[in-house]
Amino acid sequence: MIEVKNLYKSFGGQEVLKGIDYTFERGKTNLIIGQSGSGKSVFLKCMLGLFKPDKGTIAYDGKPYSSFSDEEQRELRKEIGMLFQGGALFDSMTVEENIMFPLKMFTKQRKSEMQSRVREVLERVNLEGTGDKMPSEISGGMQKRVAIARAIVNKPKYLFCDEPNSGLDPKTATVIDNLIQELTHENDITTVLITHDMNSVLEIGERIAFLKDGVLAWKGTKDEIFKTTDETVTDFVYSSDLFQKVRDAQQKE
Ligand SMILES: Nc1ncnc2c1ncn2[C@@H]1O[C@H](COP(=O)(O)OP(=O)(O)OP(=O)(O)O)[C@@H](O)[C@H]1O
Repeated sequence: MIEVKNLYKSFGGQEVLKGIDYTFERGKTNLIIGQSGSGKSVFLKCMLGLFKPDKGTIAYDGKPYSSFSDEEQRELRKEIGMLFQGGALFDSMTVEENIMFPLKMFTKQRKSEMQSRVREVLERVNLEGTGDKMPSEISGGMQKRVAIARAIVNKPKYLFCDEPNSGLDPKTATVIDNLIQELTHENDITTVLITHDMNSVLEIGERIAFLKDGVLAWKGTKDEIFKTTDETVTDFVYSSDLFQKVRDAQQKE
């Protein structure tokens, strides 16, 4: 669980986050949605410790980040898995080396132990036998699954995903969404996922935070988002054809 209280962040006089209060729940896929420039990435970077908030607290399973010692900050970094936009695999490394990277960085495991863990996660993302391949030799969807395997190889408590579906066809995007959700449930991870993809909201929006101009304008679940009459939310979500179609179909039922 990640609890955010009264979070503020500005850049040179431009207030980007304006007093956000929100709790990201453990064992759930927590989505952040909102227009371009609403502050989603800045919010994520504050939780990753890449930006220091101007005001407010972020607590990881009950412990505020501001009270962490240097050692505790290092420990927290080990507990975070990150799935970057575009996958961001190292092109010059094999699939196995890519996935092993966090293990080498954060653990003192023997090579055989690391290889066995890599095989385990490769199997979990249905990519057994691809360890020796280079990223350029596999499809975009497979690269995403390698990136997911790398993000979970260290058994993270917290998983941050920045638009994990960008650049994927709808079917592959759904496979990736479902995989992230399954891993979240199986391992009781607090997953925070930024998305522009309304299909993802429908598929895995167990908890949704809607940001507007740096303010938390609405929160709820994928079922609630169809029922809300809050115009700030409806203006945003019904600009998506997919949402309109689903709502029209529901109204006909
Ligand atoms: N390092 C930075 N320095 C100055 N301003 C920044 C910095 N990072 C973000 N901003 C500003 O903060 C605002 C919010 O940006 P942010 O990237 O969080 O939006 P976003 O909701 O993630 O948008 P998108 O959906 O397009 O990725 C923007 O006006 C942006 O210019």
